[in-house]
Amino acid sequence: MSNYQTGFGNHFATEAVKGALPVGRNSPQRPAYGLYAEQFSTTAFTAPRAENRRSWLYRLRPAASHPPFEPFDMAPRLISAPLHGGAVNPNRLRWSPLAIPDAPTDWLDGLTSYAVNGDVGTGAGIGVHLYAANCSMNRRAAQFSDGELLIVPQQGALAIITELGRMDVPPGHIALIPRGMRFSVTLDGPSRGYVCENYGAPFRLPDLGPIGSNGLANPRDFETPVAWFEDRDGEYELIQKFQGHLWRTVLDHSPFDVVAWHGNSAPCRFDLARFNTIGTVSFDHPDPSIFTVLTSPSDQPGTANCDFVIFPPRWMVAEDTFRPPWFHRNVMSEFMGLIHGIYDAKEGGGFEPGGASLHNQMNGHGPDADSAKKAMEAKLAPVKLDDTLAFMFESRWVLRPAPTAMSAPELQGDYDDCWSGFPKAELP
Ligand SMILES: O=C(O)Cc1cc(O)ccc1O
Ligand SMILES: [Fe+2]
Repeated sequence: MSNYQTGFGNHFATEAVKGALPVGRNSPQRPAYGLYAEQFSTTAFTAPRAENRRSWLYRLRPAASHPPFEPFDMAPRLISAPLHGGAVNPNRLRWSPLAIPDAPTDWLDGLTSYAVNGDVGTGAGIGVHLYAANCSMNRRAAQFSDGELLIVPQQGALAIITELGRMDVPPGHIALIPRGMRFSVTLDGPSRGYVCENYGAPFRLPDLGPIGSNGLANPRDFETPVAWFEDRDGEYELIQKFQGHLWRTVLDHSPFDVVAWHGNSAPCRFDLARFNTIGTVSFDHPDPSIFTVLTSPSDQPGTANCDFVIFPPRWMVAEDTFRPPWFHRNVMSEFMGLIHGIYDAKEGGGFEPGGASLHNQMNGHGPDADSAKKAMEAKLAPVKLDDTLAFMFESRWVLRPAPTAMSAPELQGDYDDCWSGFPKAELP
């Protein structure tokens, strides 16, 4: 059981040992107990105050204390943008869920890239990875220097140890790990889920505009761990993802040795059941932007590097309306996953919990033929959509499918068929 402080992006202060956190200053000449003060910055020092993120860590040894990193070959399953070579496939793509592996596979080993966009070198775009794993990371930590991680478990509760504390993240919750923070993932059984590696600006809560001062994901429902540390010597493997490649070093102590910290660059978790879902009470299906949990803006206002959008259980009450997602072609590219249940645009099957789909820029998609028929014939009473939780990583740049995803046995060769057999409109 872990303990949390609440609020999104708050300036937290926490100490696991009384007196470890300096008061009124960041870097005293001699911090208490001989701890080392270290600043952890995930925005530029000079970023505007409202966007500025940094924390101060007080630890047993500085993070700098490690031997050189050596190249570590886990490729080609985990890749980064830019992807060189080959044409980008404009087709609608869908994958069946990954099987849980038979061989011992931890969370890091179990990652497989599905699609990437942008460029790790310029800090724009995202990498979308799925994981399927069956054992805990054992004296092994990861550090993703290329981006912040948004982790979406689908099966199996994750216990994530980070430098700033521990979080329990069961399916239905999400976790955010700041760029470059060291962490390790413990499983409680076979586990599967999705990861958005955000190369761009850190995720933040979207503006609410005319919705007002409450609604969607409310800040106080984000939970950040209190300080937790282990004083453990002995070998500890550290794998770093840096500019698209993996690197390995071995520490002679646990990296989770931060005794106290304060600041606003910190991991957090959020229970998606706490999302205050807003929808129409009159007619028409609103744009799914009303379901945005978190957004990573790009330099073009209103045009996200990545929006994280969910489709949670909700009442459908619209009158004289085609209620499921409409047919559409979108300038933004859409990667979707399903945490549980049935998605109302894919009642014909094929989009399963743990599966994934990719609908790239300007390519037509929407309800499959079965969903469309059902929706057009339905008698429109208020209906509760229960047992459903889909999500979307939506990005302004085309998502290039990873070569491994294009050759994976999970790729469904017949996806286009779900949009075939529509009866033609008959003009008078
Ligand atoms: O394609 C999808 O299923 C996601 C989606 C849902 C919706 O309600 C409206 C637009 C949209 O892209
Ligand atoms: Fe869509």
